[in-house]
Amino acid sequence: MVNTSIPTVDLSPFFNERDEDGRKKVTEIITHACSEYGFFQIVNHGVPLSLMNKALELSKTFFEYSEEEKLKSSPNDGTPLPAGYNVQPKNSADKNEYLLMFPPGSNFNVYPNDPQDFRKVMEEIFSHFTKVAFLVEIIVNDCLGLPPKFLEEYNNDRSWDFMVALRYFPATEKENNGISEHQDGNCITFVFQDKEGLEVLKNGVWIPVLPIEGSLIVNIADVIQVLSNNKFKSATHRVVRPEGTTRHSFAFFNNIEGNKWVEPLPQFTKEIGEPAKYKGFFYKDYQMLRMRNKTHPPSNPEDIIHITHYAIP
Ligand SMILES: O=C(O)CCC(=O)C(=O)O
Ligand SMILES: [Fe+2]
Repeated sequence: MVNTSIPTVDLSPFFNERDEDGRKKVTEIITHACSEYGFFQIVNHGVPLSLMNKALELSKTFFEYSEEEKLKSSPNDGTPLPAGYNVQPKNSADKNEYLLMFPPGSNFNVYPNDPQDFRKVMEEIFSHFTKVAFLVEIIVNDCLGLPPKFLEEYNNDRSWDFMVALRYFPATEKENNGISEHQDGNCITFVFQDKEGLEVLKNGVWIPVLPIEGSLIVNIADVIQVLSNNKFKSATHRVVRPEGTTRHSFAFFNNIEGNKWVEPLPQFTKEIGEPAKYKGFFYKDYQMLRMRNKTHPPSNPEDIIHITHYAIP
């Protein structure tokens, strides 16, 4: 039988020191999920439900403002990613608008003044996501059998993390693409959505990820796939817009710093007699190429840069 949902794991054993068995079980489920899907959902992760709901509510209020009002929060020039309010370029196949934020305190951030508390709530949820990402990274480190603290020490600079509040326009009769199929370029992504739309590709079948109240969807991304030499998957996913209604979501991207060198680790290559499946690269070069996909969407989909750009045939 085809499994039609992605695994859901309860992280509470990680908040209860005595529950070692529970932690072991979680680690097993996540190892399986990361090798099979690259996706899973987590519950009891420590982000308060009330804060998630508040963030969604404020983002809905903001996106309902006039174009003129929203454009007041347009990004400044010269930022590594466009922090602030953006609409996808007209010729993009992706049909959404979004507000992008770097970590609280970053000089790049551009917040709207209204609605009230917008900045405070976004900074609060950002800080929560940073903590959950730290925990998930420890678990993934363990799942990969890496030396304790390996990923923590490698990914030790939080300045390239970012979060996006998204609004998707209702699907039309002719087309319903919200975000075309892609893999995320960073390390680990979290998503939560107010209604369905996110789909994950597994064995050629698109599996819808249905919203579970309070859960976070976790997505293994390209950096982990490269480090693990494809042991863990950076899953292909997309967003299909529902009809007759807007869809809102948040995506948080735990990301390494741009000067980090990314290549398959010896534990997954030399030490086990496997050839490396990727050449090494500086993360900032990859992020720049991916950014160009967004700002200047190529008319030929084959020209979109993916991690396969660095693959060794
Ligand atoms: O909106 C979503 O559910 C997912 C967004 C996403 O995949 C992305 O921003 O990379
Ligand atoms: Fe994504």
